[in-house]
Amino acid sequence: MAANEPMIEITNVSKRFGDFEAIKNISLSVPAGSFTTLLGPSGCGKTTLMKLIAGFFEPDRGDIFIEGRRMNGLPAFKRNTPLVFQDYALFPHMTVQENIAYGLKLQKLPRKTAEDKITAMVDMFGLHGLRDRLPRALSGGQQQRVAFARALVMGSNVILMDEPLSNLDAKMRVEVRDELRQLQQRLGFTAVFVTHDQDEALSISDQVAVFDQGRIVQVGTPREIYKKPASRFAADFVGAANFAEGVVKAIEGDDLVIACGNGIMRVHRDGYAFGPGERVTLVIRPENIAVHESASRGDNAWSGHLLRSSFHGRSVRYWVAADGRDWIVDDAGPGSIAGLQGLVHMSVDKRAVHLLPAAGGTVTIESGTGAIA
Ligand SMILES: Nc1ncnc2c1ncn2[C@@H]1O[C@H](COP(=O)(O)OP(=O)(O)OP(=O)(O)O)[C@@H](O)[C@H]1O
Repeated sequence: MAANEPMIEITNVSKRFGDFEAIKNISLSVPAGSFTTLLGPSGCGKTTLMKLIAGFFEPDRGDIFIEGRRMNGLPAFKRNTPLVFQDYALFPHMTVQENIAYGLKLQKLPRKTAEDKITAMVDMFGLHGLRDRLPRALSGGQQQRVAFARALVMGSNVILMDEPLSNLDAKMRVEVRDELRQLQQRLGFTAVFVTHDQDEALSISDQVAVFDQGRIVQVGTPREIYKKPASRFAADFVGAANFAEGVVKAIEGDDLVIACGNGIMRVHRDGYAFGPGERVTLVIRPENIAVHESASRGDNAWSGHLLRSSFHGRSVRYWVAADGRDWIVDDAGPGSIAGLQGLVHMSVDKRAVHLLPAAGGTVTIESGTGAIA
């Protein structure tokens, strides 16, 4: 396989269950050695796409290529694409050692080679002392490690993972996800990962595909997805966002001058193709709005009434009523405005405002022009 060839290429794939179209003409390229995440709400088709890649389902239309080979019609056990599930799916009557060894039996390796591979997995996942235990005598985190070991021992170039961390508690979930990412980068396998947790998707991935109702609505790096969401759905699903309607009044140098509420917003053009007279939706992440006790002058500044606040340890979230809407503001400052109340003032940098067409469509940003810091 050529170095820049994708490990997995999905082209125009559709899948129906009776009258219901679960996957609607999806195309996705998964680069070799990447960590690609399918992100979307429950029921949007993430698991179905994973099962199509793994060979548990056949597409009604379209093709799936792995390492350049067309997979259509090839049964799951011939694809070498192990799938790690949320519920681990360990064999309950087999020990840790037997669970890890299971897939190797099919490879009919010399005994010593197989044992060395199992020991390498036991070392890698810290499963010493647990080799002879049955799954029911393991914690959730330990069972998940065995499930990863069982998938990785096969030496596959591709590992598929369907919400593998969902049954772990919050702290363990973050620990295992960081370990998993390090492992993937060290071993260099291609990972396809499913989650509905945006924080998990952003932190672990090279590439995120955002799903909505059987369609992929955006594919990009975590930064692109977060900073330049292609639609209101993507903006909303990938994190908290403020939306405001505006009309482009003029283009001045590198800025779009936008009438918004009672004020003017200057937004860096950044490759947006909007022109005067067009209606736009401004998308502003809560952490990009600064709050002040005294009013700032000029554009990109507005004032409102503080409704309430909540303390989150690393930041304080404020809800502020201004221009007929409630704004969400996350302030991670050193706490100098902990006693903020009454009239408050907000401002935003012109590069921290993202624009979408007001009609609810999607935006295409010319590549190479958007400064995504
Ligand atoms: N075998 C099946 N028969 C009929 N409908 C199915 C089948 N598998 C999935 N579906 C339907 O297809 C849609 C997509 O399901 P899928 O499991 O792929 O979603 P998902 O995004 O993985 O959701 P979740 O995050 O809840 O697991 C759902 O509406 C589901 O009910």
